[in-house]
Amino acid sequence: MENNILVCEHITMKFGGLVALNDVSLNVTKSSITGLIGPNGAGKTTMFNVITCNLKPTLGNIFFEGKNITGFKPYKIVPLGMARTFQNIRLFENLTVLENIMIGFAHKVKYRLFEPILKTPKFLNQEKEIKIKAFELLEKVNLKEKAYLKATGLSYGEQRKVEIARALATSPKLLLLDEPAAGMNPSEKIALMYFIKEIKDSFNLTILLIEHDMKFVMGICQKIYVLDYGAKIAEGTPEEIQKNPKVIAAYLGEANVKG
Ligand SMILES: Nc1ncnc2c1ncn2[C@@H]1O[C@H](COP(=O)(O)OP(=O)(O)OP(=O)(O)O)[C@@H](O)[C@H]1O
Repeated sequence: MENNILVCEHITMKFGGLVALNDVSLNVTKSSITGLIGPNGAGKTTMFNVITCNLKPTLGNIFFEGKNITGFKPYKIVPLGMARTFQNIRLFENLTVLENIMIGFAHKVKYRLFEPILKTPKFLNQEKEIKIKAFELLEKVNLKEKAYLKATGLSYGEQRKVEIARALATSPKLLLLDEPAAGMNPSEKIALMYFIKEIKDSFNLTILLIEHDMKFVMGICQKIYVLDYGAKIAEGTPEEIQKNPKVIAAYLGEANVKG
């Protein structure tokens, strides 16, 4: 138990009559990369929203580092050490890469309302400090040379990296990535896989990720949870999951629907 940074106990999430999550329990071991997979509409993003307190579960509890955070306000989650990225890249279009990263550091800034308007020395010093930190972070993730480019002018793979770097600016212990490889070409996916492994080690992270690309999930996760129609149908190592008849049936079902 104490080796789990995140414990989700019996989570049920209902939207009116729709049961998006039905009694789902999952644990995330410290320093691991854990995957959450399942066909479309299985409840994966809903689970992320519950974990990050964007949704209060109908039933069940979420423990982060042993602390029950169920029902916490979402803004209280980042300071505790949890950060996430979204399915669709959410960068500030008109800002540079550097400015996007600086926003990630903003929660650490303490100033009164009038200080940014008057540009007081205290405010300017804090801004300078943040700029230095943002540069350091960009250097660590090999994006320093892109600092002054508009974030949305970067390649898709690089935009993903910027989004992840912005999440890293909040000093998370647990990083949740919602479909990080979505929309990437095969070589970008391989680069992202290395990138995620690298930042996990250099930033002492634990990672929980949602991903549809099976090769990606199997290549990067130590443990995988599988949801289908809101229920947990399997958990185990990539090898165990690949062989699991329930998982195969769920994905075959999806292929049939799509086909
Ligand atoms: N705020 C909401 N209100 C009502 N229904 C919702 C809400 N959020 C999600 N749902 C429903 O809950 C179910 C699970 O959705 P969710 O987005 O969690 O699935 P998912 O596994 O992330 O799917 P995908 O892989 O397509 O992103 C779906 O039927 C969805 O329509």
